[in-house]
Amino acid sequence: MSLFDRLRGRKKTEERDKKSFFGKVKDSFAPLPLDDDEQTAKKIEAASEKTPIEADQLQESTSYETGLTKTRSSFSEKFQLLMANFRAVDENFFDELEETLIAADVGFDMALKISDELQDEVRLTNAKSKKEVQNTIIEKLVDVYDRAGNGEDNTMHFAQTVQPSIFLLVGVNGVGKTTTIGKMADFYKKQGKKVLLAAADTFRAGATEQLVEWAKRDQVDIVTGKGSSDPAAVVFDGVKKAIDGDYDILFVDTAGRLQNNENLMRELEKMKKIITRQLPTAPQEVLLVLDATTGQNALQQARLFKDSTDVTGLVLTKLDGTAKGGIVLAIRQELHLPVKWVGLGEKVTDLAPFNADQFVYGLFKDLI
Ligand SMILES: Nc1nc2c(ncn2[C@@H]2O[C@H](COP(=O)(O)OP(=O)(O)OP(=O)(O)O)[C@@H](O)[C@H]2O)c(=O)[nH]1
Repeated sequence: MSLFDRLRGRKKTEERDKKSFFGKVKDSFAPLPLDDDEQTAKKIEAASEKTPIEADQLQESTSYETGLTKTRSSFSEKFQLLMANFRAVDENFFDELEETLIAADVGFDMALKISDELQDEVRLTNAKSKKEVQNTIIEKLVDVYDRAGNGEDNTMHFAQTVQPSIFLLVGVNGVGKTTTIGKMADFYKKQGKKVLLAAADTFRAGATEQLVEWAKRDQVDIVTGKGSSDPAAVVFDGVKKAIDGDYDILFVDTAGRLQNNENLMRELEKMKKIITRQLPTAPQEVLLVLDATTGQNALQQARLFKDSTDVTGLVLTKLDGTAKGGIVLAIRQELHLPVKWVGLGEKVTDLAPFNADQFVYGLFKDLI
């Protein structure tokens, strides 16, 4: 069954949920095969109360829905406009389609690739009517999106033995590193993990205080430096405390750095060495944080960071603030770096593990 069919299946389920359960229990995650709909509906109806997992899923689903509002309405608007002008499947139509995709920030190469593949597909399926062509476009986008993430491991990696897992967050100024750590610390604390933060952004005035605030809010411990201390010293103290205090996770907040600032990039390598000296298999994750509202700029940052340090995954923040969520598509396609988390707002709960199905569904929901 194609992803498109699964999405349609989910839409049908969602509509039925609204009618029959009034949101009492909403299985908004696993896309349901159409033939099993009725059987599954009975099972869901039998569950009289939400389990904590269902409640979490519901919350995550809602975050995606609201966080992607701008991107979704922009996508829908552009596609509706494209289809409103639809006369025939000709060269003009494909030119306009490419422009639409580029405007949604899926990237130039990607837009051409989708357009080329689509021309073949439309010929093959002999799609002529407006509806047929629109469905083929959506199906193709979903398909390309699915393929781009093929074999991608977007899970978080933890230490294999009993030792703290160390997650380092890097990225340019203001992308949302500190905020993301605050949200992630809360996420893992709620899972019962013992979490420690290290405020190694000693560069920006106020960065340490900002992280101290998050630590208070999340009720987790924090290691800070004194005055203008060396970030490496904070990292050292953090790792030591994490080992001695049997912490499960240590999050390291680093100063915003430009990928072409050699000193700061060297400093990052120094931090990694300090970690490795105490824990040879750490850090488990070096997460590059990117601001989705910067569009193609974010892609460029990712390219350069990837070349100069071992990035293990991406966090794409501020998806709620952009109409160009297509950037996720471009990043996955071009860099083969897994998007592990997405930031969908400023609240502590506005962070979700990246879920490709949820994301695609969020984009095309109104068009299916
Ligand atoms: N709307 C929205 N705002 C966000 C999100 N993530 C972070 N922000 C905001 O982005 C701004 C910058 O976030 P910080 O966490 O301070 O960024 P940083 O990367 O630590 O900044 P530097 O320490 O200067 O490098 C803050 O106002 C955050 O509230 C998000 O997912 N959505």
